Amino acid sequence: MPALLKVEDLHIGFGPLEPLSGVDIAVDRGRILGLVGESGSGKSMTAMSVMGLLPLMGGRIKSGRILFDGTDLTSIGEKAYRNLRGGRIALITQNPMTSLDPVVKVGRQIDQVAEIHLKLDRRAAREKTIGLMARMRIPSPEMTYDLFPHQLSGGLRQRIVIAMALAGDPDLLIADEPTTALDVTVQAQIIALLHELVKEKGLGLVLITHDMGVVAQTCDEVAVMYCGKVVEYGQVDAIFDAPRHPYTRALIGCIPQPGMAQGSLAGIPGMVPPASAMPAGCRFNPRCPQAIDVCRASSPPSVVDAGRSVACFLAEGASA
Ligand SMILES: Nc1ncnc2c1ncn2[C@@H]1O[C@H](COP(=O)(O)OP(=O)(O)OP(=O)(O)O)[C@@H](O)[C@H]1O
Repeated sequence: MPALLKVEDLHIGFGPLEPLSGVDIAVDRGRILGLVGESGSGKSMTAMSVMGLLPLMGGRIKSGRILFDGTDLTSIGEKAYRNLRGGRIALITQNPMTSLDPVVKVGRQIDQVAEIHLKLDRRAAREKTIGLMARMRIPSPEMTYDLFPHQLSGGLRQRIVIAMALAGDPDLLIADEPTTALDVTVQAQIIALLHELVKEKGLGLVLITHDMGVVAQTCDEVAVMYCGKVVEYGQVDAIFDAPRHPYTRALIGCIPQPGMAQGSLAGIPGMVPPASAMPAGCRFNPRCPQAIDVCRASSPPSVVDAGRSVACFLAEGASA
């Protein structure tokens, strides 16, 4: 069976800019891939690419492949994409209000996904919706079905959005910072629920997050992104036990603490540069405490070894 999702050497363009320059990730059924990195590292662009939404934003795929269950999505066209989106591939975004229609009852919004993608009639769709709402541990599903989004708390709205994502019986879920807007207790509940759903239904999940703590607790594999590239990839346990890239080490070293500014890396000064000002050589070199001459001169290749990969001249096993 082919991998559920395999992105190979993906390069995308926005005019002359290249916000993704060589992204390789894979996720399988029943597995959770964490996509992690600071703001601007290319996590959302990777999600938009897989969802086929780049053209809407003014971007395009320059090269590489996005294999979904063996089919290369970079060449399927918008019509085929419309069937996949919300059906076999579903996206959960950070702010539930962008996914919900404020003037339609939440239950109907879930129904509509099942009606469109599974061709269920209204009655069967309602039954599925109530079941999904109960599965999402939404209290009194029959009553909540008739409410409008503004009548629900943020946490309940996000559960409705996840139920909507599940209503088309997806194989792959992409969750882009699904809990950032919620308070910490609710965040933990939603992440635990996503984890349960993946393991129970055998879905693949790409979980985009800033938070290495969430990755450690929830994910099976992790792809660490910096400046539009995956700098380290592999199984979570192996990477947390022995991170090979200095950027991964920095991220693990600053698992967010209460009160810390979002997006800042304790101990590593500076910010992710914009796509218009990429440094020469390794893109992390201006912030890397260990950079040597070769890091400023050339871009490190990704070295694959026993199921993990790292792009750093200084990593064990890598050569200049
Ligand atoms: N609409 C756009 N047009 C052109 N470039 C963009 C656009 N949106 C983002 N970018 C650029 O693409 C790069 C990657 O951004 P992206 O939003 O994917 O990062 P991210 O890791 O998801 O960050 P965040 O955690 O803030 O969502 C950045 O250099 C950003 O400036």
